[in-house]
Amino acid sequence: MQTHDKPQLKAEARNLNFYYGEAKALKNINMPIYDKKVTALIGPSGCGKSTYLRSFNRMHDLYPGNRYEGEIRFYPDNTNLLSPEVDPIEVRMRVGMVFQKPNPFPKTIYENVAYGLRVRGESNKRILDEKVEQALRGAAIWEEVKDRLQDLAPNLSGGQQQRLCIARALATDPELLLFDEPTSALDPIATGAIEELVHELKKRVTILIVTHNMQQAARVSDYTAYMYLGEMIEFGKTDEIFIKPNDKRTEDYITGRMG
Ligand SMILES: Nc1ncnc2c1ncn2[C@@H]1O[C@H](COP(=O)(O)OP(=O)(O)OP(=O)(O)O)[C@@H](O)[C@H]1O
Repeated sequence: MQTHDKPQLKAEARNLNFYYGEAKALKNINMPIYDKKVTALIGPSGCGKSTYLRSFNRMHDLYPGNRYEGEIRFYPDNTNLLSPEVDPIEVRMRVGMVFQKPNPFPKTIYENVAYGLRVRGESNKRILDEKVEQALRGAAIWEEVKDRLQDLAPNLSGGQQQRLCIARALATDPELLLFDEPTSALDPIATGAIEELVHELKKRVTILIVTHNMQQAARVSDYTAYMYLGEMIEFGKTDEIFIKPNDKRTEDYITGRMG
């Protein structure tokens, strides 16, 4: 029996609604996230891409007045990430986030990467050293920083800082990585390095990435979801969405007639 082509579910939004106070920003979203695949979220400004992305690591819990309805199921344990019984800190260990602008802490390179491990209670220096190296290697920045781990992270270049932030997210062995326009502040060379890294990372982690760049979505993703006004309009394999979208709104957006 051939099963290797059939993608496994890593997560799944079920009837997901989200409110900023009275304002409804996500409207009944249902969508699969496949394991060890890259899924791109595209759509015009303000359609809810970041709001959706941030639901996966419970970022919205940090602000009062925000409210979720529905579920985000996480597999294989079938946990509802949005359940009040689920600790958001634990969720953020399993679901890492990389932001638009590199945001290293004003600490050393080493301490940036060790941060999540320390939060988790790890204090054994040998284990920390090993995990920090592993994460920096995983983010393709080890060779550049191995001799300056005690330097301050904000002194790195923008592209290096972004790879350091990826290393920081990788250190706790997340199962899902969220990228919110990770290359929009970077030059084409640093952008290429991050795209290559995304390609490498999907061998071991599932990736959800917001991008405004259609070429980037086409280059890096296996699946693409098109959002509009808080709704999930279309989801499918990236080549199918780009070559033959089912919905006229998706077509208008990717051909540049809208947005
Ligand atoms: N903190 C907030 N409080 C209230 N409304 C918000 C907040 N953040 C976003 N919104 C609103 O929610 C909607 C979705 O915004 P969101 O940032 O998710 O869109 P987006 O698709 O990521 O946009 P962009 O591509 O411009 O980043 C918008 O109408 C926005 O104004």
